[in-house]
Amino acid sequence: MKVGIVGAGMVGSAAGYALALRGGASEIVLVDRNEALAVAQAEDIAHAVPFAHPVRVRAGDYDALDGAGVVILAAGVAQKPGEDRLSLLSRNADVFAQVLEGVQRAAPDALLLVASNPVDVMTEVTLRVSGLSAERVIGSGTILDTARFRSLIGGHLGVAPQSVHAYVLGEHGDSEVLAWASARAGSEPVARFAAQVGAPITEDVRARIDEGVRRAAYRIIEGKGATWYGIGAGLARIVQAVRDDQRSVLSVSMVTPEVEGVKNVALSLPRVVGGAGIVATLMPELAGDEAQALRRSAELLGETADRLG
Ligand SMILES: NC(=O)C1=CN([C@@H]2O[C@H](COP(=O)(O)OP(=O)(O)OC[C@H]3O[C@@H](n4cnc5c(N)ncnc54)[C@H](O)[C@@H]3O)[C@@H](O)[C@H]2O)C=CC1
Ligand SMILES: CC(=O)C(=O)O
Repeated sequence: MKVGIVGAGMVGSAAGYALALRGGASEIVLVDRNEALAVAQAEDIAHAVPFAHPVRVRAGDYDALDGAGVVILAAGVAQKPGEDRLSLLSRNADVFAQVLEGVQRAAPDALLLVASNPVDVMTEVTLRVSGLSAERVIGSGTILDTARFRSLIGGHLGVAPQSVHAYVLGEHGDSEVLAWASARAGSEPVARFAAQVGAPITEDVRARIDEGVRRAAYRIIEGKGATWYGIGAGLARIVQAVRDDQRSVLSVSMVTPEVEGVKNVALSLPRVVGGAGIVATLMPELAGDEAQALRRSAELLGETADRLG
């Protein structure tokens, strides 16, 4: 499958690199308003291909997206140290107005995978502007936060994050909800697993993991200016689920008819992702405080999208 990436900065190029290493595409086309950057990123990624999977990597203009099955949207501005994701909205909505025109002219049948922040509201913007059906406009949402959650739980329990089944729900941002009540390690509720391995999940442990997930982006941006490896791998994972019609359960964002009483808001829940895009949505078991936090997250996203008009 041909995959387009619009925005060849840190996130777009990391997604291209991860796709090349995973063998997630037959062709990757990088598009950026900074053409020299797109050309340089494509050449650099192409030099990894002999160590990975056969894939043609090149830079191009929007016309080069013709025939793409998925287009990743990673163009726009990123957070500066201390800045939150929602503050990027109006600037990135303006960028998407230009970008989507070019993408849809060249690749009207492509499934759109939104990465730019604030990713949930940008997913809603993309749905509105593109006129595609909701299941074909996927936001990377909390795929990265879920990976951070699994990594920290796995580290505490001494098991691989791949053996942890736990999700972050709601906004990819400050109001996100770590769904502890439904978290499993192997087939066991995490608290029971933790007791068996002598590593109880105390209030302090929960608070440390919560902070570790919720503040990860702020810490990394403080340290190196941006985040890219985690989201690059997450975007490649979503593309592979689509390309191979895997029907994998991933926490991704889409405009959702109703969540905790809030209507038509884009946020993350565990969703089944396959060739047609998002083919089903799951509502995990939630504790009372988790359900309330999910409602607040949904309300915040709805109010933010409404303010954009
Ligand atoms: N969803 C997630 O989990 C994550 C999302 N992000 C977001 O991804 C976005 C990109 O971040 P970075 O790659 O670090 O930024 P970056 O600044 O490195 O790259 C952005 C690229 O977009 C290009 N661009 C800007 N306007 C354009 C236009 N009108 N047409 C075509 N290209 C245009 C720029 O030339 C630049 O190369 C940001 O909004 C950031 O917040 C970042 C990390 C994780
Ligand atoms: C920047 C961002 O959204 C993240 O790393 O979570």
